Amino acid sequence: MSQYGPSRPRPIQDRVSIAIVASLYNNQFVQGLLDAGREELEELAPNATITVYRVPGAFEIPVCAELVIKNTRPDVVIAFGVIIRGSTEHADLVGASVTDALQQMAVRHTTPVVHEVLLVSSEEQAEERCLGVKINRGTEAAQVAVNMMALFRKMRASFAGQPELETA
Ligand SMILES: Nc1c(NC[C@H](O)[C@H](O)[C@H](O)CO)[nH]c(=O)[nH]c1=O
Ligand SMILES: CC(=O)[C@@H](O)COP(=O)(O)O
Repeated sequence: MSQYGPSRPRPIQDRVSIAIVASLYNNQFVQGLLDAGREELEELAPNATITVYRVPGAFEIPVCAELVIKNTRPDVVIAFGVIIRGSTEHADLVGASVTDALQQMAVRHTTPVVHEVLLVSSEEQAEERCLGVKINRGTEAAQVAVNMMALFRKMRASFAGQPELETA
């Protein structure tokens, strides 16, 4: 299992807005991502407003995230879902389309969208990634979200001609 992500970011104190879109399918695992993600966000972005939206399955995540971005302009969106391969190709098709839709959305809106919609082959793989303490993709998602908010804040300040923030 991949476990060499970037290091934990420093906490940010900004009053940022974070939207989490999480599916209900395989909720015993998605809930693990949500709980771990929230716990990490409370430490790394203590002044954040976090709003959670629940959708039926992973396939419904992008359309919900799009509506959220258009209407609330969050600083970051985190997508949580767990797709477990079955007997047909349905899971792979859902996984590929969600991945593509989330990336296109992020680029189109220049809003970071953290992709933690996991496509796995077994409940065991899901458990390792969603319910673990040492390694948890929900924790990693929160760290990526904070990293991206800090980076975008610096970049926006720099583009707006506030060089003193460039090295903040
Ligand atoms: N098999 C999984 C699904 N399937 C449901 C779809 O996401 C979708 O809700 C349905 O096709 C109706 O549009 N969803 C998951 O999140 N995880 C799965 O393993
Ligand atoms: C109904 C689904 O989305 C999914 O569980 C498909 O499973 P399978 O490929 O075994 O039909």
